[in-house]
Amino acid sequence: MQTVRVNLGPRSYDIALTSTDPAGFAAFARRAAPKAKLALVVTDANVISHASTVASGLQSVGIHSQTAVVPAGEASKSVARLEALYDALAELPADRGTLVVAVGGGVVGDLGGFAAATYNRGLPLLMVPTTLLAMVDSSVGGKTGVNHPKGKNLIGSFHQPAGVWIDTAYLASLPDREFRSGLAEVVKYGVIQDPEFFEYLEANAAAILARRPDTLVHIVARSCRLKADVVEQDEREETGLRAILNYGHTFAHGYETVGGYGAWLHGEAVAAGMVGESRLAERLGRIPVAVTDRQVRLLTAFGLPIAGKPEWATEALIDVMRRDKKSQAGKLRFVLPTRLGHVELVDGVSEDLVREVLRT
Ligand SMILES: O=C(O)C(=O)C[C@@H](O)[C@H](O)[C@H](O)COP(=O)(O)O
Repeated sequence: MQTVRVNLGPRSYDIALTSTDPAGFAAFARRAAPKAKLALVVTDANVISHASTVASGLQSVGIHSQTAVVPAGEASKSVARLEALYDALAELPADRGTLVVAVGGGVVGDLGGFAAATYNRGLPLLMVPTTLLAMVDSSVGGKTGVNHPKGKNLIGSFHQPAGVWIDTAYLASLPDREFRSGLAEVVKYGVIQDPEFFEYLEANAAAILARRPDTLVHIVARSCRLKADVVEQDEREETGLRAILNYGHTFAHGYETVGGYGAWLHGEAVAAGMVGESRLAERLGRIPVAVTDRQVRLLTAFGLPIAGKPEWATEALIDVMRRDKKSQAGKLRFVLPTRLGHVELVDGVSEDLVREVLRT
């Protein structure tokens, strides 16, 4: 087992990473939440069997649990599903020590995490990600929330988990499309922080797609470390540093909102978003075309889209972008590469330039 520590003072926690020790979960949960007696396990219909293994592990260390199941898919990241979780917590009944355990992908983690952040003004949260995207991104760093019809993640809060338990063996049975979607966020870390990691992904694309266990452990561990490094320095996205994790996401949130939640998986939207934002950087003279080309090649090798769908109206996409959480007074801000492995937050990018990129 490997551990990635996220150092956040009193909110510090461990990300435990294993591919061979599923039984280690129970002791990890007990260490992460020493006083918990009761838990609500939140999961989706696709991973109920993983959730029941988790519930047995909790029981073995004296934590009795109930399970709330939401339909799989982005549409579950809604206020209506959140209310149902509040009902389940009230039914338990939950007190301040009750643990919320999110077993699933990004949707379950964000939704369950936001219920944990807000019920009783905050419950301890354990993340058990079962998708690549949740392992490398959404379960780490404390962003929780639900969508609004006008924009992705518009309702949310920061709530750090007490621990993250990653068993990469789950990835063996992950549907292909979900697996590829997670790779978009992995590629993102290479572009924004670590050119050597980007080269590793280029050189090992076939082994990654074949889901070779050692490569999976490496890419998950490296991604978690890179994300933790950013979160440790700017936990609540206040200094602008954490915003670098949003590379590709301004376009992506447009695609997801205009396309309808669920038309594309989040990572698919991020892949096309990274290419769009890289093209913006090119047009602003910040990077040579070769930087975009390498991303296009790698994302294509991973079977990911590199542009939005033509039927998604440019003006509707821009309207969503204006509501992006990075925008200030309606002015668009983007995270743009300056070279492979480095990005910057850029203010006041003209809407006409964005229109030009969206139309190419
Ligand atoms: O953790 C972060 O910070 C990120 O921005 C990571 C993103 O990959 C993730 O999709 C995040 O949930 C997006 O946050 P948002 O603030 O743009 O809604």
